[in-house]
Amino acid sequence: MGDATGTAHTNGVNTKSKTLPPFPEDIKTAPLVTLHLTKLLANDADENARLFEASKNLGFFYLDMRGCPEGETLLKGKDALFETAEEFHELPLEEKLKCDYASRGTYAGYKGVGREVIDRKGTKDRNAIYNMPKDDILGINPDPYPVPPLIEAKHDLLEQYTKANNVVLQTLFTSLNKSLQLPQGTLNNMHRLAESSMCHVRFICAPPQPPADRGVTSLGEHTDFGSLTILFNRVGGLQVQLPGEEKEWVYVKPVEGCAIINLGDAMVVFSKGLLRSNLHRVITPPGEQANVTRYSLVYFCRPENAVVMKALKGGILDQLDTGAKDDVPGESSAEWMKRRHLGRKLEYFKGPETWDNARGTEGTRMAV
Ligand SMILES: O=C(O)CCC(=O)C(=O)O
Ligand SMILES: [Fe+2]
Repeated sequence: MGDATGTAHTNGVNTKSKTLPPFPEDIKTAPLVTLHLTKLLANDADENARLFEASKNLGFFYLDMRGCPEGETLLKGKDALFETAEEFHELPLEEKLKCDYASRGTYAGYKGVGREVIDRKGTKDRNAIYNMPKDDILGINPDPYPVPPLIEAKHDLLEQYTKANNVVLQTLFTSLNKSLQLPQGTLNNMHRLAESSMCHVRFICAPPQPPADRGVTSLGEHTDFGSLTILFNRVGGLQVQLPGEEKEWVYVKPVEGCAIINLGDAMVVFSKGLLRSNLHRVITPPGEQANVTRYSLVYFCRPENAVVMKALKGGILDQLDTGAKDDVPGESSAEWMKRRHLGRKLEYFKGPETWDNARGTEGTRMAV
């Protein structure tokens, strides 16, 4: 038992220091389709159509990164950053607390276990997070947040990883733009790498919970705040709520070579609810995986700060009548992200009203 070091688990994922126990075979998992980056890069018509369907139906899919240099670069960066994530989270708490910037009203930096709430009642989370803004990594922020030496030493890796994610993201935006029949470049031009935005890399670390707390939620149900999320998992724990009356929660199985990609609030707002941003959460990893510390690596893509969060015009969206007024000013992307990030931080949470005010598109399905 314990941390499962050595070769006992032949099906598990190998990490630098250990082999993680395998994801159990006998549990229900979410029916994510697998798309291929190689095909999307080649502008394959069937693959574009499959991406559009996946984005409307569940809003979650696997993207197989293998078989093309763009994807292989991302996978290499991912492996290296999992090691960095482990090294960072293994630092003494006082080192990590030096980069807790919550009191400055930012999502950037370290958040210790229990420093965010996961529901309206104010239940505390069970994971630690380190967020690195894209603008800081690329030197666009004139006043970047200080980082520990360990992270400073990985600057080039973080920069390459950010750029590798951007290649994938732009490919997805190009494909979705085509399917929505929007004027060429509409979505891409709202997500330019060199413009200020709240895109960021995140290292998540969820320690194993005491036996009495197995099954507990470590990251509460939410929709992602931005446009697209590129997530890598090595063990289970992530769950999505299946669309339908039963509101059933099922695990997402990590798949070798594939990222888990999901759409966030911005895509729902832009598309009048045609595209789906699905509820998800993280609970105790299944089976023996409950005994290990769970790390995950996320790249969150958000619209540029100045973009207004409202429905786009053009293409097939013009045929969708939601009855919504289109002269509503709409929050800027920067305001939307800040409101959603801060509303769950312990420093700002004052009760159920704070939670409600920090909501995004959860539960909305505007176009259908
Ligand atoms: O750790 C995971 O698998 C998912 C994390 C997540 O949903 C988030 O950080 O928004
Ligand atoms: Fe999420």
